[in-house]
Amino acid sequence: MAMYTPYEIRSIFSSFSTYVLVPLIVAGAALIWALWKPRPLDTIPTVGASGPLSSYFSAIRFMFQGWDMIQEGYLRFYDGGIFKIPMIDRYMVVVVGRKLSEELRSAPEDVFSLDQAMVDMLHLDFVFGKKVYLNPIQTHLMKTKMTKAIAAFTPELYNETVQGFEIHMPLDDSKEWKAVPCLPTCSQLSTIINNRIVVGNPLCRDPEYIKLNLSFIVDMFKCRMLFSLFPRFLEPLVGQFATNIPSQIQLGMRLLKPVLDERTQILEDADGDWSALPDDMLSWLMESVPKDETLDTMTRRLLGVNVAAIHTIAHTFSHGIFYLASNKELIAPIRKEVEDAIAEDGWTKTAMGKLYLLDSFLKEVLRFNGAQAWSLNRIALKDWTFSDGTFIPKGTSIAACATPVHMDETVYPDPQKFDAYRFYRMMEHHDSEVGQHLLVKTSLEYLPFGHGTCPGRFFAANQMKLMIGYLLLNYDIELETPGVMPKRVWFEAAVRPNPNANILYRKRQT
Ligand code: HEM
Repeated sequence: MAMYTPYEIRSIFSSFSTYVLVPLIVAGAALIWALWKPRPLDTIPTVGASGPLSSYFSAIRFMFQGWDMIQEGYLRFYDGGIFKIPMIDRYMVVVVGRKLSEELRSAPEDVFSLDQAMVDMLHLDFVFGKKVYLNPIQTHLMKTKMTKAIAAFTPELYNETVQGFEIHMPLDDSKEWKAVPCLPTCSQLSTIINNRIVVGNPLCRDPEYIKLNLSFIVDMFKCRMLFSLFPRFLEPLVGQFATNIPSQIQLGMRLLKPVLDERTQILEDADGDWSALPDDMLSWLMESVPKDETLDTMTRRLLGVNVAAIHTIAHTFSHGIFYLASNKELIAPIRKEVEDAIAEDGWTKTAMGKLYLLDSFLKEVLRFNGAQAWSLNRIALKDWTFSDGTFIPKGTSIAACATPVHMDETVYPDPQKFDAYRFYRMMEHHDSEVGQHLLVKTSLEYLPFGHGTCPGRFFAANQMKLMIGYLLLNYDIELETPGVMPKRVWFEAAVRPNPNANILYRKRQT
């Protein structure tokens, strides 16, 4: 072992202290300052801890007890107020009370932006790229062409519903129950039917295309979790090499190319007459996108439409099946309502518009199980001060309580009771105001679709009625364990039906 004289030791230490210790002390001080320095959100009370390290423990708690934490904040600020919840990559500021929620909702898009909130939360800059998210033509087309096309499309959507059920829940004459995994089956059905209006037949039935659309949102979610561990500037690198997004886009391009080529040829043969093309989202996009649009960006737009549409519908449908199987007394009256309506109008939008009990049932399903316990997710593009004096700095993520409002007894009497007739009774008693109580009607007391913001809710309502109507007219359903409704699953603020639960079915017996 080398021996040093006291002089040598001193000299090593002194050079160490000069060149290493001083920068270490400075770095340590900078770290402490960075972690403990006052931040603009400090004045907003926290549910959970807000310390530089303890907030991460609360963020982990939020992953598994998100609902409890949001409900805790709602009760603490019941008379109106604002709290924050730590998440792994940010604080979410949450608004409670009608007055403040209305201020959030009605603030202009250049103050609280929904689009930017989605870009920021879902990393759409990486997933969809600037060209797509800065010019979301597909969202505009949903608001305009898609909603208008529902009536013309409903018979086609019905055909696709029949096809989908035949593949995923095939019937025979046996009285024996057969089991299918409920949520995965609903997801398959939702993807097939929704894509009838997005890319048309045959791509909407292509198993590879269906699988891509179903796994894409899972990859987006993994991407979000992964990105939360890295600084923003590393996202393109991490995303390129550590996520499935690039390979999924490649797959989407491969599947879409033959369809696009075929349509381009049809258009050429028809001398540029757009009416020669099938009437669906793909054709509307071809007509509307800028000239320099590529197969890559087109693929991303279509995946984007599916991300918004198929899981929200599949989840609601799956929750709905569990409620029907748990409340069998609802089946006969809903069946009768559907039978009466289609006897008059066939499987049309007009008939779906007459299904008031089914509408009320679906509305109640979403009162309990809106996709998230909060709604009106926004990001502040400017500093803003609420009327109660709470200052929100630019860049803050913010939302309003939703499920706690849906479960508030001053808003909905007996809120814990699943009452399929809740909204139906309101329609009956206020005949002239039926429209006010329909599923698609949003308000600060009913926020599963935001407040007027979801452009797909009209399509979703129509499609879910087709799916449940067809199911009830042709099938009997049963819970796997009679009387035991499968437990739904919370993650952060999001709720979804139990992904592992089966549903039993057989050909309708009565
Ligand atoms: C049960 C079904 C559905 C539910 C529960 C649902 C829920 C929501 C919610 C909560 C928002 C955010 C609103 C806000 O924060 O203000 C939203 C936005 C959106 N939804 Fe839906 N949605 C459903 C179906 C659909 C469908 C079928 C489509 C498309 C066909 C769609 C397209 C969109 C789009 C594009 C946005 C963003 C709007 C924008 O950027 O302006 N949704 N939806």
